[in-house]
Amino acid sequence: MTPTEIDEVTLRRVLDSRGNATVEADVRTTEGFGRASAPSGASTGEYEAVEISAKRAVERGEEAGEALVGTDAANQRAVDETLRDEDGTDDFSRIGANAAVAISMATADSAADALGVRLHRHLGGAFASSTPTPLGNVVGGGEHADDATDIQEFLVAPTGAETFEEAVFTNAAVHAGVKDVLDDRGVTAGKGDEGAWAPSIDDPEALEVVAEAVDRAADVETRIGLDVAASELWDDDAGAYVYGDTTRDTEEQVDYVESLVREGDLIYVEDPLREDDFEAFARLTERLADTDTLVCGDDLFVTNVERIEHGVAQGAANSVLIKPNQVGTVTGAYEAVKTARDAGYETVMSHRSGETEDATIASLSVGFGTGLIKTGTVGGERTAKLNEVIRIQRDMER
Ligand SMILES: C=C(OP(=O)(O)O)C(=O)O
Ligand SMILES: [Mg+2]
Repeated sequence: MTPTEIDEVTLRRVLDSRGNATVEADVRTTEGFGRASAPSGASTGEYEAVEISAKRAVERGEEAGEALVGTDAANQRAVDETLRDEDGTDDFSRIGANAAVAISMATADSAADALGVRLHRHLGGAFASSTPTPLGNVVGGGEHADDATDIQEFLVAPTGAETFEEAVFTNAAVHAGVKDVLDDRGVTAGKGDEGAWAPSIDDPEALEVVAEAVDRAADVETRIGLDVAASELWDDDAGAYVYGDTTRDTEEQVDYVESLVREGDLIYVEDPLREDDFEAFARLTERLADTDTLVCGDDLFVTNVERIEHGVAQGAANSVLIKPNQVGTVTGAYEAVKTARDAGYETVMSHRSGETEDATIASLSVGFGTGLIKTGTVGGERTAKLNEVIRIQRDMER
């Protein structure tokens, strides 16, 4: 009997940060215990693996978990293949990507526990040694807040920080700085789903506010980024991106995003175009080839190897967002990172707008060596991940 042999897989419904039900999995091995829960998106990509109701995911996930009893939790590929076989579809629509990702991540956690190593070491090995740059959203709207900006996320990345810890505290200071700038302008704001301020202002003013907050509050070089989440702005009938009263056709959208990047010296722009438009993605990427801007695909790639390969072949984007629940397994997330990296694309590990206190993506980011992690700035379900990377960083320094 090995210490990592799986004895039992149990699932339950728990709350996520929006107050919705999500799935938590426990995996018990001969000598280990692991737990993980599934996040949930609001601006989900059309080609993501499918989330089903938490109640059904618990039932079907537990049935699938029975097939894992007796297998080796340290053999992540075999575990994830069994989950795929038990599901029997190509998008996890039977057992649910929510059940699959919770079981897959809890299995990795249980193996690490049984082996007596930290999760990032179990996944990344002895040479996993770098921590990511945190991309934190400080203003947001779109699908994450009503009556706020059209662009979904205004992010900051402390590119001049020497440590992850310094970067995280810089992002938090800028988040507080945004509130000060809004107060000075007499603008009130609540918070959106991910803890970013959600003022009722337009996108150009939001960029101005964030730039002013960076000037005031950041002690190290801090650059601005955006998640346009453009599929949510696209209107099929209009054949254009709709921003309130303004519409932009695809060429105008490429011009607009290019101007935002150049005027704001942006370090990052995610989903600047809709999820099917690889060609326009490639045009924008080419137009920005003289900058250091990361053009990132989220809904475009959905953490899917075939879609990443298709994008790489066309020169669409130069970085890939990695959301484990978009693909449903730890192995799938790893393969997406590997495919991106082999093509010279940067990788960004990411939370979802609906989250729990689960911090697994912190360990996946360090273990897989993603250059960035996008997981918010404040709020317990966001700081759970940030604080875990701080702990990992401090352990590495010992
Ligand atoms: C985190 C995001 O939002 P959601 O989880 O709603 O897809 C995103 O679009 O990058
Ligand atoms: Mg996105």
